[in-house]
Amino acid sequence: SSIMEIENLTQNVLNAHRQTCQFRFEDLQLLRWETFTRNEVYSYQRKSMEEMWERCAWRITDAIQYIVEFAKKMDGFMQLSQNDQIVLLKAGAMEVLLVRMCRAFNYQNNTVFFEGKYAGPELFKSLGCGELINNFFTFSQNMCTLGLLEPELALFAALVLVDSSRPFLQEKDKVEQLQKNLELALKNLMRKSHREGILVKVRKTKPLDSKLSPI
Ligand SMILES: COc1ccc2c(c1)CCN(C(=O)Cc1cc(=O)[nH]o1)[C@H]2C(=O)Nc1ccc(C(C)(C)C)c(F)c1
Repeated sequence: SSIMEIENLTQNVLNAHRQTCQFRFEDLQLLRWETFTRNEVYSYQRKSMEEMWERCAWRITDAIQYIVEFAKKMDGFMQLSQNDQIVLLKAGAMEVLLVRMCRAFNYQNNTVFFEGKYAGPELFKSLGCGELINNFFTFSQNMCTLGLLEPELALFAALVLVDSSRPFLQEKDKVEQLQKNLELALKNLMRKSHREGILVKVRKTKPLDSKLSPI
């Protein structure tokens, strides 16, 4: 593909991300030191497992809808067969959400934005899945150490979704072509910002192996 095509694809993915990222990065940053008080944490910890799961599942379901909208706005995604669009979203939407959530994560005090303030892992105790929660916080920490800028995160999220190695794809070669163009777009972006050095780290951190994503 020509450099023009790659530049256009880059702009398209950045716009798709901006229009569907649910929270502006600046707004999340303004709140990053607004943590829940001890009493607020206790009241969350006293909630029943059902109520806590209900609230988290609803939030996650809502957030995944924004990721579906992100995919639909991405050039090339809607040109894939409907089967393959569904295969990629089913396999990748939760991984894209986890990648995106690092924007709402404060690695300095290990808290994540939840219902208006920033919460540590202890707030989610009543869910009864400490291992999963700890893995979520560890993954968010690791994502933050990559130090990806908003545009790089947008292209990285697009690459998490457009993964030609997903099982059950019908038109693998079409997905591969889009994936290669997105890879060129990310490399091109990093080269222009003289940050191609971190691509080595980015390549190694495959977002999550399947046992972690709850869906
Ligand atoms: C894409 O990145 C994010 C980041 C955070 C949130 C969302 C999306 C979805 C809305 N949301 C809310 O809290 C909704 C709200 C905002 C507000 O002012 N009042 O309510 C957050 C969210 O859901 N955070 C959360 C953090 C941990 C978990 C785990 C249980 C996985 C740890 C989780 F399920 C959700």
